[in-house]
Amino acid sequence: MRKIEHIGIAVQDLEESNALFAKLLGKTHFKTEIVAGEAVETSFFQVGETKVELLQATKPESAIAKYLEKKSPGVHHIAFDVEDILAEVARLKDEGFEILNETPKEGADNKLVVFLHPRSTHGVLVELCQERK
Ligand SMILES: CC[C@@H](C(=O)O)C(=O)SCCNC(=O)CCNC(=O)[C@H](O)C(C)(C)COP(=O)(O)OP(=O)(O)OC[C@H]1O[C@@H](n2cnc3c(N)ncnc32)[C@H](O)[C@@H]1OP(=O)(O)O
Ligand SMILES: [Co+2]
Repeated sequence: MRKIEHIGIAVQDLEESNALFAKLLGKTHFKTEIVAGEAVETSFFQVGETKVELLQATKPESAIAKYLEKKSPGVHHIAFDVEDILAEVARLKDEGFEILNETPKEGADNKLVVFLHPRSTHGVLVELCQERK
């Protein structure tokens, strides 16, 4: 794992959260994107080498909507940048981590992504991200 690619934050209202994080970070988001497969709309802020990813659900069955049914808005996952996502999945599986999707799926910002179940990572939802070639 090379660096923290982004920190994912679950929000109820993307527009309101964009304004709040713009004030907090002193800059505006550089893009928004709908990721239909995850039923989310995202926005990204660059912070040094890493990013803040705000996530609003677009459907009730979205993982973000389900999360916000039980918990308050806040940090939802940590995403690590990896060079070879399949090699990293094989390594982490061997180490006993629970992989949620062994086949990488389409993420935001031109990435392939894999998630690890938080019950195997001391309660932290972990995302692996590889730049799409
Ligand atoms: C924009 C695309 C992409 C990117 O490119 O960056 C994204 O970031 S998409 C982000 C949204 N997508 C996902 O989160 C996909 C992966 N998540 C899942 O598959 C599910 O959310 C889950 C983690 C398997 C949980 O789903 P489910 O089992 O249906 O929910 P429960 O409410 O029953 O929770 C079970 C258990 O897990 C705990 N939990 C749930 N979410 C989180 C979380 N984000 N962080 C920590 N813990 C989490 C939940 O509290 C339950 O725990 P117990 O009560 O102790 O059983
Ligand atoms: Co993410």
